[in-house]
Amino acid sequence: MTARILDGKATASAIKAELAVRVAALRERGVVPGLGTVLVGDDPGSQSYVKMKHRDCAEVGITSLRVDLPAEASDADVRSALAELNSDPACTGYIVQLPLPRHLDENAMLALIDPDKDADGLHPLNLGRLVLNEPGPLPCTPRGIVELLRRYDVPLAGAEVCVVGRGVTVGRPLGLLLTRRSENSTVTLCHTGTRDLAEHTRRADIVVAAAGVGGLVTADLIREGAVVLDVGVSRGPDGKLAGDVAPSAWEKASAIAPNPGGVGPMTRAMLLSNVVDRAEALARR
Ligand SMILES: Nc1nc2c(c(=O)[nH]1)N[C@@H](CN(C=O)c1ccc(C(=O)N[C@@H](CCC(=O)O)C(=O)O)cc1)CN2
Repeated sequence: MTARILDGKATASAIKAELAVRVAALRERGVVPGLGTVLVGDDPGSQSYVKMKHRDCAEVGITSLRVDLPAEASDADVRSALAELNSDPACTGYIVQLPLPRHLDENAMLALIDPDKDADGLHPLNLGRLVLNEPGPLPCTPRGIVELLRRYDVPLAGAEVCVVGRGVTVGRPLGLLLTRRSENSTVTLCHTGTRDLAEHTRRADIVVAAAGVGGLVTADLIREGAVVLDVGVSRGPDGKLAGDVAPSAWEKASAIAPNPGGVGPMTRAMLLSNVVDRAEALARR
């Protein structure tokens, strides 16, 4: 079977064009959306993601503010950067790029973001809103996955979805998002402690591989005709980046979101969407 490609890069480009129109309308009304990023340390992946996020902002007309701190930045240094962005009117939304260096408490830092400026939907109040099914910014990767599937008309209602990975940015919130009445999927959330992974993935219409374990999802884990999204990234012993889906799985899938070129660009497009949604809410006040 030749898998259809769920092209996240092209889809993100289309979304950015839609957002550019909305940003222009906001600017005409005197509201300038501004995205802030806080990057601590010199992890090459994080540096590259942050750079791409600012490039995206420029493409759609969102102002960007960049705060880069050294790897040895103290808890107080990060707190003070967050306090500045919380009070800066030019910043309508911001993110703390994850992961943070190990000496910093990620959850404590996310809780310091003004929930109204939480462009990643990772503040505990906004994650609580997701649990309670109340409106609020949604975590970017889960929102991007649902948007990509919708734009390719992949049916979600009644679908069996197996999510592999229980992280806070992808797996956990994705399960919540897909089980809302508006999506109506049935979700199985698997992780490194799952006894028989294949037993779960083989039942699924859609498999989301987000464990960060290179090549974890092989052909024997996939039901013929399933839709497969490769989300996880890890670095192999050879230093090369690898996705979670082994090349063999492509032969079984009816559609696949590749990595790179699938969910990653959608994550960035949904970050911009969260910023624009918030700026529009500000303009309505
Ligand atoms: N604060 C956050 N930190 C992290 C998040 C997040 O949503 N918020 N998610 C990931 C990383 N991530 C966003 O920051 C991210 C991952 C991948 C991409 C992307 O565009 N990938 C491209 C390849 C890019 C390349 O050439 O290297 C692709 O898949 O095609 C963007 C953002 C962890 N941290």
